[in-house]
Amino acid sequence: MSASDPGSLNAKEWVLDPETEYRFELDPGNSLAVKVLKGHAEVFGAELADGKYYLFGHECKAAIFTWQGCTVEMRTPSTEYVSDETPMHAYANVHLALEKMRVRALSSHRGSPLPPGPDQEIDPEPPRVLVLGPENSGKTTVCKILTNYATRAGQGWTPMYVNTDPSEGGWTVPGTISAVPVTAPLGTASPANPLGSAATSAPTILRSNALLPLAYWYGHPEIKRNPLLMDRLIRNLGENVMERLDGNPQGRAAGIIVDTPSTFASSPSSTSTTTDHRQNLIRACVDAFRINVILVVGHEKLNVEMQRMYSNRMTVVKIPKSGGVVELDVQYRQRVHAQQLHTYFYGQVIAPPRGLSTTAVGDADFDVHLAPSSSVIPFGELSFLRIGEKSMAPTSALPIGATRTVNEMQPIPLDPASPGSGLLNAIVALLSPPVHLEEAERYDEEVLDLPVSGFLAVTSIDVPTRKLTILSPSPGTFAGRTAVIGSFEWSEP
Ligand SMILES: Nc1ncnc2c1ncn2[C@@H]1O[C@H](COP(=O)(O)OP(=O)(O)OP(=O)(O)O)[C@@H](O)[C@H]1O
Repeated sequence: MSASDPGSLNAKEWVLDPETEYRFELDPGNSLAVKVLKGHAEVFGAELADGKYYLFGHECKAAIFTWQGCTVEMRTPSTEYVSDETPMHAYANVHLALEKMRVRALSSHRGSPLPPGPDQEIDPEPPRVLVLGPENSGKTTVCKILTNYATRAGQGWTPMYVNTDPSEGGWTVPGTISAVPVTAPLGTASPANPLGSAATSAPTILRSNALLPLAYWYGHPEIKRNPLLMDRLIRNLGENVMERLDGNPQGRAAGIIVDTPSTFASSPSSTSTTTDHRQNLIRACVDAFRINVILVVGHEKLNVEMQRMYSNRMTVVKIPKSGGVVELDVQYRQRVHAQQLHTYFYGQVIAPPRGLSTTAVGDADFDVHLAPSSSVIPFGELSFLRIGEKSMAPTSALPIGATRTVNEMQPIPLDPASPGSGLLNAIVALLSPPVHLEEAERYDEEVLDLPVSGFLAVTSIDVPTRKLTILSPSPGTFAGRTAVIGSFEWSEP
């Protein structure tokens, strides 16, 4: 590896040896532009095209890896270093094993002879992978690399990426769990879009890889707040995903990759209650997505636990953690949540670093301005609900003999006129309308099973005139719709 200054303002050339990666962290307000001058390079499995500038911003932390060696041009990096110790070989081996499963599953579906391999007599199954690991172990990065390698395999795979980490945001806003069939490699330009860009209200011509996620609203960043609700939402998401894949053999063969929250891994302070919740939620994922491969990222104790629980019916493999994964603190995660919410309504701009013009970068993905709509609606046009009590200790934490007056899954109507409604400046999820209209078919907890069609912010409440101001991605009517509050707040930038 070597670095030299080619003379132009702020630009540096790096020559990366094969199987090394250039790691960087951006400070607030900084951006980085990268261009591959020679050879091939990738960011978490997504290949960088030759001669094109890629921008990174909003405190992004990532790595540019090369298998064969390359020369890259950088502009204004913050923290930067090159490492020749990466777990990419191990990850590539996992990818190859998953690829074999895909090919065998598709061959079997088409009735073609199976490629050679053990277990010829077993009905081949596509890979349905659960990725587990503690906080900052690089789970999301592993999921992205495996998904990106699948989309680049040249077989037309569209693996289903499932995000069950509500603190992550994925393609929507934090507080959701979601799934999307991925058609092209997922980018890593900003932590506000950790899984690349989703479709927006901008004209589609502006977005090259706009994904339309299926999302359910949990409403909080932490799982411990309402594990029962989380369990139900995971099962709903799984049912919906499996239904979609059933009618699509090619999509089904591409398999599923499930990213999980770090609370699914044990922590030294785990009590038996949290262990129960954690194991129940892992079981919910295993059942819901018919998991047949568990990958444990760099955590021996969890690996042993998973081997004990699941190795009799599926493959459980421990994979190494990358030394490049950055420890993200609470303040950083809160800044990312605010940035994700802001990006959802207003889009996102990453300004090129000094010395580089916007036209030189020329990629609309880095320059998305959205115009949300602010509408004043009467109380009652939109029904608001909270799921469970405002602050909810787990049932197991209640004094012996005590019972709840409100259970964790109970939808509670909120009155915007009541000062304790919590609606002012709240982010709420607008639920999709129920599909069946027969009154007899309706049930109390129906709202828990409805996916989300968008998100709104309640920006003001005028009790005397009984009117609310609502910020929404596009204009429209909310009459007869239901919105569910969580614990995320909106603040105007
Ligand atoms: N090799 C690397 N070099 C530089 N940064 C990296 C590398 N791998 C991961 N990162 C960064 O480290 C941060 C944490 O990684 P990631 O989100 O994958 O971990 P996680 O285990 O999913 O996190 P969480 O604790 O939120 O579940 C991210 O900002 C990611 O982009």
